[in-house]
Amino acid sequence: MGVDLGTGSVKVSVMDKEGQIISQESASLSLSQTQPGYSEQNPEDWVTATTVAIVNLALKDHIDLNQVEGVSYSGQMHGLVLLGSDNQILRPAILWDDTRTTKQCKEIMDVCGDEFIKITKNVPLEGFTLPKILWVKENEPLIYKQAKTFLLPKDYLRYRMTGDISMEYSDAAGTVLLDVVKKQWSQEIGDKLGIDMSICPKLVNSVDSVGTISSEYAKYSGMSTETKVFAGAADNAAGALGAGILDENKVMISTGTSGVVLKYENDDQGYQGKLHFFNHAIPDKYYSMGVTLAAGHSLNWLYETFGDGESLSDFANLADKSPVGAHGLIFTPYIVGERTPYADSKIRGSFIGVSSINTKSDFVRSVLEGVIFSYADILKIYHEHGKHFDTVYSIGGGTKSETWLQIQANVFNTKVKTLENAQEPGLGAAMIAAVGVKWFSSLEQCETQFVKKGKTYWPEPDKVEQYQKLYNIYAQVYDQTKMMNHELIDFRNND
Ligand SMILES: Nc1ncnc2c1ncn2[C@@H]1O[C@H](COP(=O)(O)OP(=O)(O)O)[C@@H](O)[C@H]1O
Ligand SMILES: O=C(CO)[C@@H](O)[C@H](O)COP(=O)(O)O
Repeated sequence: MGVDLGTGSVKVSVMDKEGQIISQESASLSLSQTQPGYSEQNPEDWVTATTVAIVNLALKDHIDLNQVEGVSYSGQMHGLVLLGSDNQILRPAILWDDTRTTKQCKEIMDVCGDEFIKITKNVPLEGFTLPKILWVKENEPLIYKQAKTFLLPKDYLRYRMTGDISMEYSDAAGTVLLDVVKKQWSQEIGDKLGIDMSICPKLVNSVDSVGTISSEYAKYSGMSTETKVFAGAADNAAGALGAGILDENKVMISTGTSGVVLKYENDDQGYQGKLHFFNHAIPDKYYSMGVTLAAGHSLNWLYETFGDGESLSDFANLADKSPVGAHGLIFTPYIVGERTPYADSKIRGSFIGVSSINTKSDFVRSVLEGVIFSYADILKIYHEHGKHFDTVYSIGGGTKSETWLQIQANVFNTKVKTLENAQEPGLGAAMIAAVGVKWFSSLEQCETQFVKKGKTYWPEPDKVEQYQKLYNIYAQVYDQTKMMNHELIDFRNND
């Protein structure tokens, strides 16, 4: 069983030894965004939603939960879950897309300097966990004082299913409190920032066994106490496993709530903070990535704001009624701030070129195109570092739109492949469980059995040329709108 704890939903997949999906169920999650820049979820909602999906596997799909040999996890990264002395939740989880910590990020660099990048292989960004810990320390000192430990989202969920408190490396790296190469918590950073390092949980590998389903959770969910539980991975590391990104020539693009451009890395060189650089689920391997904060979230926002009762699929398909360039409309997807390549929590999105000829279809198309242009910005960083690849593997909920996939091929001028299973992070999680229960001797061996390639989208030369022109215009929008957006902050905060 693979449990993928996303931001918008939890998806649970059950696989057999041949890598066939026997059944999948999901349950939705909602976000609490009470102020601009804030994004929180109640950790217990993750447990409830996961349990609803698992119970539906049994009741609706007639899965015999006693036959589940092993379970593992994929989880939205970076979210801070603070637990008190009885492992009770002290406050709502502060999520990866919460950008309230700009001040703390600056403090970290002021205090730690370049040594921070050497140790963590990253620069501190608002979404990462360490700045969130410092925010709580500064703004909610009474809560910070009560904190006995902190966890990341899927580690909290796993704790509630097993009783085990631990964190695995691919997610721990995203706290930016980990010495990525030494694979240990950085006492040096903790000391410099005045963090009591006893709040850091024990570290484990993705495929390590952390116990079995607890009797309490077995009673609650119908699962068996015989089912073995394995640590799991960050959703992007798990997605990379599920998409077969196990060598340096492949790039993965995930369009979920966020958008991620990810590359497998053999060595620990990193990108000096220009891209994120984390431990992979495969021991002693790494992956780099850049993040568009609002990818699927941009489409969802447009749909929720301007949709007219049609389904999300029908709404996305309106893009087909608009030509390349959406009748001169360009969208930048910075609607909750941005991470890569512009680490800027104050920037916001734009529609450039709005005209009285524009229709709803143009707006939908420009949102789809703008998200892909933001991925092209990240791919540019790889090209600047001399990294080459000939195929992009596309995953996540956004792959439900064929138009969105074809736009990727045309903007990147590279072939784009999908995979047969549309839920790669969940597949990656199931692969970890399959290796954990010893169906396979390694994740690489499991990949040959579990990962099944889907359709290929080829670049269309006439459209490639048009998109290059449009991208050159898109690439100017950030610099030209930055000051205006920063000046609009006070109005944004008005009720
Ligand atoms: N038919 C569709 N066409 C295009 N995008 C879609 C469609 N259905 C869902 N999506 C996008 O997929 C995203 C969810 O993808 P998913 O990988 O499940 O994300 P998460 O892991 O963040 O919950 C949504 O934000 C939505 O915009
Ligand atoms: O912050 C990041 C990665 O650094 C996000 O990619 C989260 O991991 C959440 O992802 P989705 O819910 O979009 O899958």
